[in-house]
Amino acid sequence: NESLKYGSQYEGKRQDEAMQKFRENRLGQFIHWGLYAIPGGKWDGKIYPGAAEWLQSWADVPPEEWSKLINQWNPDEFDAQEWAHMAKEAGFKYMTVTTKHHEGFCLWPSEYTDFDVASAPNKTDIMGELIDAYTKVGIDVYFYYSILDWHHPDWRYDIKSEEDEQAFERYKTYVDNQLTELVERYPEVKGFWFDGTWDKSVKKNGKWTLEIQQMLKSLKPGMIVNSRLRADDHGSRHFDSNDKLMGDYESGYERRLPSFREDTIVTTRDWEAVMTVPENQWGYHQDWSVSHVKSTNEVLEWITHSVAMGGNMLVNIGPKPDGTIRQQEKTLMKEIEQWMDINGEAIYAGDYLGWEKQDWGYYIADQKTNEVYALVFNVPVTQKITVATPEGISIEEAHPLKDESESLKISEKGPNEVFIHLPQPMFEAPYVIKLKVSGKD
Ligand SMILES: C[C@@H]1N[C@@H](C#Cc2ccccc2)[C@H](O)[C@@H]1O
Repeated sequence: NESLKYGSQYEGKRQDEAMQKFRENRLGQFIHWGLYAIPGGKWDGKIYPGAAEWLQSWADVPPEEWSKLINQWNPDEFDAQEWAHMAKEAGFKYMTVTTKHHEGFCLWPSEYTDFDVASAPNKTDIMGELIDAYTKVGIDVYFYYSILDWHHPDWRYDIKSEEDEQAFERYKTYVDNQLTELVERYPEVKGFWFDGTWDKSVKKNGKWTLEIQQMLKSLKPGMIVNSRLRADDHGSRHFDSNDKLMGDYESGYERRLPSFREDTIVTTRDWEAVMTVPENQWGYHQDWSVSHVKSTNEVLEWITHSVAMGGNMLVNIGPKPDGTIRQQEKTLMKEIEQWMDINGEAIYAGDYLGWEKQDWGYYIADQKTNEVYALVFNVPVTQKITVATPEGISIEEAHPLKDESESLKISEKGPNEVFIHLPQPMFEAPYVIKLKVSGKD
């Protein structure tokens, strides 16, 4: 290992209360909202199938033209309490919302730019309304902030001249000022989800990324910062040049999940996956027929897979320009609510169990109660699932969370292997079984 100045600052999982709460939350809501919701994936009469929040890039719109969208920012139907209520009912324990996406538009009145809500027809402080409404219903709030900024004149993709150097120094000051402003204006914020850090300009400024991390923690002890912010002395991202995780949790899983076969290393650290409901739409896109849209059961499997590997999951919504939530997302949240009302105890504070992965689904162990759950997604035609336990551990009872007074039949299959017989008729939603285990520490 070489000595690094701007690499990982500590090893292992943070054990303080703030991080433990992050770890127990497990299920969160991601919100992508900004000027990009106004065109909703369509520019000059053409629908672009790519991510709607990247339309400025796909349609190659000059910044000065894109910026005119500010004159149409008027979310007159926006109701933060309604969003917070829906999120609470759905069972989300935390929420991460875009303060500023790559377009550079700020959803709070910033002292450091006119490209913000204060300069739009509707001057509502979106960040203030949301953090108040979500905090009031007991949902922790995190801020997404894009370092990449297509609007700011001092942003640079790379530093190749003295002029670039000077401009990026001004940009770094702008970002430092905005981040300080966000924490001072909204002190209940629990952490930051940084994005847009893949360009050479950031990779050449590993020291700055560490300074941001340190500044946020000095402004608010316990602040949580994702690995995506970070670059080290040599421009290595997420993991430093000694392969040590930077930031407080790994945030590399965007629209993909670690594999149970190859990636169990993730179970040794805190991590979070983030996921779109369509194939690749974070911001509002007016035409979801451009790609596959995940069913509620697919979303529930993404959530379960993450928790079963000791991670968190953010499920994204992209509100409409008027401030309402599209029907597909409202239906999804309602169906997540219906499932979480019965099965949430297997998800909250859930963690990796480490038993042999089975094709029928996932095991989750509760970090606090040590309860063990089997979550069945792939219905076996044999109408029973195999549970193979480590030496010295056996399954005493199996009760469906749908009705814990019911006991499922258990029969011997072989040494340290039993069958658990599933009910008839089979089920349409993921079926969760609470296992009574003996011999477990
Ligand atoms: C959380 C997600 N990260 C952003 C991105 C991206 C991206 C950038 C380059 C190549 C592939 C994906 C998306 O716009 C969304 O905010």
